Amino acid sequence: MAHFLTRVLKELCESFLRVLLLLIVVVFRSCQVFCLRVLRAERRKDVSGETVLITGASRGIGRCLALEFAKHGACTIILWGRDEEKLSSVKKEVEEIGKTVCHFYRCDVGDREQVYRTMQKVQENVGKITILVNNAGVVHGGALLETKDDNIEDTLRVNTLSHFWTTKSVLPSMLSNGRGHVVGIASTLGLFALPGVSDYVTSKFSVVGFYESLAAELRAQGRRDVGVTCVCPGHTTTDMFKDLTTQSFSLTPQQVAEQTVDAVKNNQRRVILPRIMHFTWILNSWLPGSWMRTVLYVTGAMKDMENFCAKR
Ligand SMILES: NC(=O)C1=CN([C@@H]2O[C@H](COP(=O)(O)OP(=O)(O)OC[C@H]3O[C@@H](n4cnc5c(N)ncnc54)[C@H](OP(=O)(O)O)[C@@H]3O)[C@@H](O)[C@H]2O)C=CC1
Ligand SMILES: CC1=C(/C=C/C(C)=C/C=C/C(C)=C/C=O)C(C)(C)CCC1
Repeated sequence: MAHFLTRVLKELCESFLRVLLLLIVVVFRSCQVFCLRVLRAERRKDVSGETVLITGASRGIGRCLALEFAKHGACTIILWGRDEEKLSSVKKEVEEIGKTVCHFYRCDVGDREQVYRTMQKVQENVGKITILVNNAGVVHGGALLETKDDNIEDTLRVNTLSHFWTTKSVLPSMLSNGRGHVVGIASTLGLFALPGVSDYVTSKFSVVGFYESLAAELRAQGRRDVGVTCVCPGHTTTDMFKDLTTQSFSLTPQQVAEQTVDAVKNNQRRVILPRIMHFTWILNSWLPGSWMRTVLYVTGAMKDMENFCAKR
């Protein structure tokens, strides 16, 4: 009994100290972000002369990203996807906005050779890419033991490996021109897990790791001329998670697109949306696992994902 009480007391003290430290970090970080915003206001990147390639641009967040870059005056936009009819209609929408020239290419980003071939074609026909947005993604869903091996491989190929192939194709020209930006659309499920989508969660944790590594490599080489942004949105109202019952704190694809373009202009390293999700990340990485589990049960998030998987 005494042993148990000592353990509980120790855990409580530890949690209290962590929360205290956390508050200090939050205050310090807020001041830092405020100062950086003020300083960066002068140095916001102008995207008007840029050639932007967006994967998964036939619908959802990718489509909104294309329209948002066009609104900000991007000079050329290249759309990638597999559904040519939808890509062609997004191309029309983009060109209606103004002066942006838009092209689309059919490419399955889960196929490495196709990515390399299509990227070569794009660079020969259109020119060098200055902003790459890795957005394409899939979700299959299901408990680990019920998930088909093929689906697991597909998720990792489309959601994670594709970022390697596209980035390896455009980085050399970005480095030699001394100008470029690589953006990855990850997810809050790259910061904490919900049950029933282990392949998706794994792919998104890996994507977050990929952008951390890319930024670290570029920093180590002293290359501040090539920016890196990793965006972690929470549930967004597109086709992908339409069976998820939760609508609390859901984002629209338009909001994700606006925040992403803003982050590119500010050269922001990581974006977590909506802002409340910063707390889930802090909870998950700083406090004992039971805290996060409690939040998930209390908010009903755990049940939402179970319902989503049951419908698939
Ligand atoms: N919806 C959400 O709640 C959230 C989504 N995200 C992430 O945002 C990104 C966009 O998702 P969202 O817009 O919601 O999803 P949608 O399902 O609406 O769109 C997915 C896009 O990816 C493309 N795509 C899928 N597989 C491939 C493939 N093999 N090759 C090429 N393109 C492919 C699709 O194009 P086509 O069918 O033409 O091939 C489509 O344009 C994804 O990475 C997703 O993981 C992140 C957080 C939350
Ligand atoms: C954890 C958590 C929540 C739910 C989060 C959910 C349900 C996220 C879903 C993300 C998805 C589907 C990402 C796709 O890539 C709430 C209720 C906002 C409250 C705060 C804690």
